[in-house]
Amino acid sequence: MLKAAKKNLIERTRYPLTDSHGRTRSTRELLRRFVPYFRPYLPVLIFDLFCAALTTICELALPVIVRYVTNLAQYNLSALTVSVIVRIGLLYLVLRIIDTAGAYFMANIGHVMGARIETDMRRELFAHLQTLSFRYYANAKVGQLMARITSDLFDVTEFAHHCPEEFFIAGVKIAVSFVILLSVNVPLTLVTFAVLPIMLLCCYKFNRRMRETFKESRWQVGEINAQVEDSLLGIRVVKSFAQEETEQQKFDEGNRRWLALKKLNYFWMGGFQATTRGFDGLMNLVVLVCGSLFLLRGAIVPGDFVAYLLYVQTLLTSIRRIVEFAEQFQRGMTGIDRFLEIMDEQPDITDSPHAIPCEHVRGEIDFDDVSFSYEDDAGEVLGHINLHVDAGQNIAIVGPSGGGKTTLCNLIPRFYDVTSGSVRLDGTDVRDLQLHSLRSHIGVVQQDNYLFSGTVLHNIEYGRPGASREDIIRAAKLAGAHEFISALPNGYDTFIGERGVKLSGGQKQRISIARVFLKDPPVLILDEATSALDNESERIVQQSLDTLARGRTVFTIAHRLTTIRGADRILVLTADGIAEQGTHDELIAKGGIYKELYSMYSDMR
Ligand SMILES: Nc1ncnc2c1ncn2[C@@H]1O[C@H](COP(=O)(O)OP(=O)(O)OP(=O)(O)O)[C@@H](O)[C@H]1O
Repeated sequence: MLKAAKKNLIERTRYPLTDSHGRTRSTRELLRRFVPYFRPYLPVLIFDLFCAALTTICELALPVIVRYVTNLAQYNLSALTVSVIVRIGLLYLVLRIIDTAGAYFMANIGHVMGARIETDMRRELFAHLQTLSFRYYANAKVGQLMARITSDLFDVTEFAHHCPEEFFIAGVKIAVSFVILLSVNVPLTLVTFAVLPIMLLCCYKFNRRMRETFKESRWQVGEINAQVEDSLLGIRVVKSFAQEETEQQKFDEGNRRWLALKKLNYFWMGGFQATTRGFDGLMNLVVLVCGSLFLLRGAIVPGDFVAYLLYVQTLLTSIRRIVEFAEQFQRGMTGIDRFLEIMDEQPDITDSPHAIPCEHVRGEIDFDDVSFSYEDDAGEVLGHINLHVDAGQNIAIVGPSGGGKTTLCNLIPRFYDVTSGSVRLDGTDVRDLQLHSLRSHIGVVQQDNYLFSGTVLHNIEYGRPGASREDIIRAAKLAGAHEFISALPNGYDTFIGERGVKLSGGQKQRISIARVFLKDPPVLILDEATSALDNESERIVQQSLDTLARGRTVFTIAHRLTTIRGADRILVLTADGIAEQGTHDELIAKGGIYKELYSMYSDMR
């Protein structure tokens, strides 16, 4: 019946319950890996549990007092004087004050501890994301990553705070109630507790289902994030193609899928809660009927029976709290699982143990028998490339689209590592150089450079964080950007909008070039840096690039072949490797692929 109901509830899409390596993590593993995050806050945790213990003792005291008063009233009424009642009242008042203070500290410091753990995990996750390579990001969805770093970790906070407390309180209450119940009446206790194992088994089964559906709905939240991000970042394309409705439909579909998953989730949760409530009622029924029979036979006195009923309620309340906590527990487990999924991704581009910093870089580059493929099972993009570039040489790379020009250049700053062979900078394999040091000696200007949401100043400063305003202005002047920046409403302090949306293509490109001027690297990669610009902007940006290129080793990838005519050497890269190389005049004279490309380009203009 459950299966049929489940089928009716959702047209299901399977979501990856395993990580990218096909691994699943058991609850035990998740807890084992989460516990160390409590370590820095051990004193706080101990104090939190101490407060939990105090509140538990205060709660457990009531049935004892009721039992004492009832038995006194039945068997020794003369001893129940006003002063005894006042003392009992005062004792209970003190207990309640302690309970209130304990509850306050639990709610306050406990939550702060949870938030601190969330902060630590978020910092660790962000730091780890920074270490992951292009290869990882080529397959990842930013929206999914955002969901993990925000909402998933929020669930972990709640879990971090409530989990130890809830289990501690419930554990103590269940154990103490059990012992007290045994001390009151052994046969009745054994009958009552016979229901418990069946109840626990049901809880376990439901819990597994809940965890699966939680993970699926979390994944779907990530998908919605990714879709929103995609639609909003591409809002110009959406509007220019009048595709608002299509985007809305895509969003609605994702949203509906989330609802369906949530329904399934609550289906299991509802079943779980109803079942435990049913067992709860069953236990009460057993106590009521069996206890009344015991009373009838004189096997239990009324005071003990009342205390017994109260302790059974305490016990059931604890079980109910654990049940209610199950949802939070599963959400926390899902958050930890999704956190670990990323933390377990090993960065594939790292410093080797013997890596050295780059010193006095001249900019000589060698490709020694370099082959490269993006995936193990995919074909080679580059095969057996050999190339020597002297320091300060200006190399242009041309060739058919998809021939591997960008890929070749990406191997120099180790955005990817070679599959075989080696790339060397001043004679040292780039894999033997410290990654940070290597990349700080290489500047890259692409067709579409990312500008951060912030001021012009902040964006140029990215080239050398901490640079003085004077240095930033000097870099902007060299990039031919100073004039238009000065004309902006707030000059260098103008906010340029997300991804520089308030600037023209040429202006954005000149800010990116200023950034590289500030960085001042000896090796430069210009990857179709002017391709997206109109003729006038191209002319201005090209001037900036020519200034930037002076005295550096430069790799220029260009489709506009006029821009590379003056290069020291032109490489024609095809799927078969470097097909031709030489100066513009040599290659034209040769009458090969370059001449063909050049004629085609000249005809198009
Ligand atoms: N991240 C990636 N993962 C898998 N394959 C990729 C990746 N990036 C590029 N490729 C593939 O590698 C090949 C070479 O791409 P690359 O971008 O280096 O070519 P290109 O010569 O620079 O092309 P274009 O002139 O069009 O920019 C292409 O077939 C491309 O599909």
